Amino acid sequence: MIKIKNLSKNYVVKQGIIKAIDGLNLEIEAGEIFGMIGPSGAGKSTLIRMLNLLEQPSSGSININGTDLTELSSSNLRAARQKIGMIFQHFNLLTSRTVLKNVEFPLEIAGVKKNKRRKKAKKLLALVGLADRLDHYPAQLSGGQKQRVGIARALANEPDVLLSDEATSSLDPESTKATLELLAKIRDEMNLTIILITHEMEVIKEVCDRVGVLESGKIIESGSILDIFANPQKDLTKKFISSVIDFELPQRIIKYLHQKRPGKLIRISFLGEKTHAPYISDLVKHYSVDANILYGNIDEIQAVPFGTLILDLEGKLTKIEASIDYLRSQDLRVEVLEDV
Ligand SMILES: Nc1ncnc2c1ncn2[C@@H]1O[C@H](COP(=O)(O)OP(=O)(O)OP(=O)(O)O)[C@@H](O)[C@H]1O
Repeated sequence: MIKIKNLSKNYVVKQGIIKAIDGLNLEIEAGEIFGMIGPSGAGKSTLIRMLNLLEQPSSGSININGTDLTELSSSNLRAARQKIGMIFQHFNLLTSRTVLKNVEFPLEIAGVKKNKRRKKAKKLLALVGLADRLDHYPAQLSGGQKQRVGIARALANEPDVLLSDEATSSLDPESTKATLELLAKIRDEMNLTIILITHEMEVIKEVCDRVGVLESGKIIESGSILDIFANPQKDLTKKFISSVIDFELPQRIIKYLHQKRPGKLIRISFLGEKTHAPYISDLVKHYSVDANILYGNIDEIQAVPFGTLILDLEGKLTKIEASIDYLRSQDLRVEVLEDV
């Protein structure tokens, strides 16, 4: 388990002090894939560099499996760092070494004997699907393959934690998907805890269990992927979500809202099995309310259906209100859009 308490990082510059990370608290369970998303300058890189103490915090603590990294002597910190793997946006492979020798590198540093490290590196390269590329050089590989070498190298010392710093940001969508699938597979097989930093919500949606939204060095919102997608609170979170699913109201509907008309316009968000239930026919049958579907979409978040429906409800106001209460009683999220 990772426990981050009151973590801050200040950079002193000519113009004053930049609070890159500002009193951040976070707990991440073992075996979890935690995504941290934020705009440029939010503090993502600073945070991830502090998690293995490549960057010294100004204050606060980082506790991994019971050990506070900020209190370790430099030799103990070196040992602790071996249990924290890291992968990077630009892969950071050694260009003059073969794929096999790149993966052997951290084992060499850890003093592992040649036969043993060779065997281990081959096993890891088989795990990431590169058993046939051992003698290739990084320049002979695609971006996705380079990142797989990076992942194999990061796993060499059998880490408990894997830090991913924008690891898919330089990859095309197909390689991104394959890399994320690989991360999920190694998490399952090795019970790794993965902290994944990104500015792309698609990445979070694809693979993370939970997400934290970072803005100006603070986590402004966090929760399970399904909760955050179904019920985002902050504007920044909504903005990230709308980059992957239709979250904002279409212009056509905003115009419609400005026209005077009877009835109420509502937005229903569905999650999981609820997408299959016959709620609309219930409104018509039991509440004598007409439901005109103006807009709808169904997406999937990690194989769970997630949908939005915008309905124009017409009928007696008391009946409309009762029908909204009914929908809410079914654990659906219902927003009345009248004042949008
Ligand atoms: N070494 C440094 N010296 C001074 N200021 C820094 C330093 N590193 C980062 N900063 C500042 O700290 C803030 C957070 O930067 P950081 O690189 O962590 O953000 P980020 O979320 O990773 O951004 P990006 O997505 O653009 O990489 C920014 O205002 C940045 O200018």
